[in-house]
Amino acid sequence: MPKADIKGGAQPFNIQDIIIELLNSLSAVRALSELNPQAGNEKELISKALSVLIQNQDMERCSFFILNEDKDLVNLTGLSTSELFGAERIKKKSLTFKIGQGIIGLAALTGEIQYCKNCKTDARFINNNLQHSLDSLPGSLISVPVIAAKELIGVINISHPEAAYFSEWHIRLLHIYKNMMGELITNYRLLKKMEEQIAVRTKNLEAALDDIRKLKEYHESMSMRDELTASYNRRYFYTQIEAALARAKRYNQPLCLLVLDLDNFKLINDTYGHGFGDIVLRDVAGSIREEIRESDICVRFGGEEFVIVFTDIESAKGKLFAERIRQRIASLALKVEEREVKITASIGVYCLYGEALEQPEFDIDTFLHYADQALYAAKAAGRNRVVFFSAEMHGQ
Ligand SMILES: Nc1nc2c(ncn2[C@@H]2O[C@H](COP(=O)(O)OP(=O)(O)OP(=O)(O)O)[C@@H](O)[C@H]2O)c(=O)[nH]1
Repeated sequence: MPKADIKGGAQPFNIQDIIIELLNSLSAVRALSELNPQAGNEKELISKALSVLIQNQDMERCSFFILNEDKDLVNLTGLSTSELFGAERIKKKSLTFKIGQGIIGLAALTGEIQYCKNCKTDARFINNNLQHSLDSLPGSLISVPVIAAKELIGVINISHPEAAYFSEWHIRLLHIYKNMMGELITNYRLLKKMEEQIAVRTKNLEAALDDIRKLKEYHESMSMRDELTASYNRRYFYTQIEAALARAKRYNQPLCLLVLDLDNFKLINDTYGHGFGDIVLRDVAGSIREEIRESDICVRFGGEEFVIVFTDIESAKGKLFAERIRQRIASLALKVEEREVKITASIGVYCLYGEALEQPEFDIDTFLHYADQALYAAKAAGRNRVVFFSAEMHGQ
């Protein structure tokens, strides 16, 4: 494309050329303003900005030298017109310049656009590829410092095989372009920084929410537990038993409820002290928990009384399991000052199964009442035993 020197230089004034140059420049500026700083990484963004420049201006090659942490200018990316139109990318040795070194370094040092009209003769130009012949050097080259908020970001390098190719027009466009590119890269970096900060804050927030959730669960579980024995408490029993009873009725699954009361516990307290009584309660609770399944319910109902619910169990096994718990408590090796102390428990059991499951009026109170009656029978029969509720106990 013929060039027009708007300063009225060597080339003849041609209004048509000026209009075309103007339109090309506006297109480049518009395309750059439309780039999305959120898309891709920084290198991709800069490559796109360079391709916008090459597409809209008759520049042969563009590259970008980014200022790294060591304050060196490192070749980040580059593009030529032929590559833009599909030619295979020519792999070039990645160059690095110090600030002040060569025409690129000079642009970085001064913050001013440097125009090298003839790279073969210009003393500012450094041929880093000394193994190449002079013929492989560009004719003319412009180095454009990209600065945003007074910070140098890097240098755009624009070259053409012809010497003295670029006009004042190009340089004016590059002044606008470098400012816009500075803004674009700064915005990209700010966005990334914000994204990183948001990610860190989101992670911290999630961790805090997780802690709160765990704390809430802990407090909820503590409010459902008895402090001394760590067994569930009455409150928990009532949150679970309704659902267990409804499930048993719905799926016709037997449900067994045990009321366990330690025998002569007052005597234990009176003889060995309340502290020892507490140890006994803790050991008993731990032993019961070891004897039952996760899905079963065991609560400390009051003083030395525990309620255990076996869900989904054959009714015949209710007595077996209750007997196992009784034996486990009777076998506890409790000691006070080397003296062995024996503890026993009486257990009343009521198993709801078969036709009884279909009685709509059967509720939790009835359930507890029947098991309690069986417990009284166990106590009355001499303690340390398991008694099943039977019809004769009705009304006692
Ligand atoms: N150490 C201790 N004792 C408790 C606790 N809660 C209730 N007790 C005691 O448990 C005893 C229960 O006594 P009673 O209701 O007379 O029953 P018992 O002595 O076990 O007699 P039977 O049930 O008839 O075999 C009382 O002395 C209460 O003070 C507790 O948390 N720790």
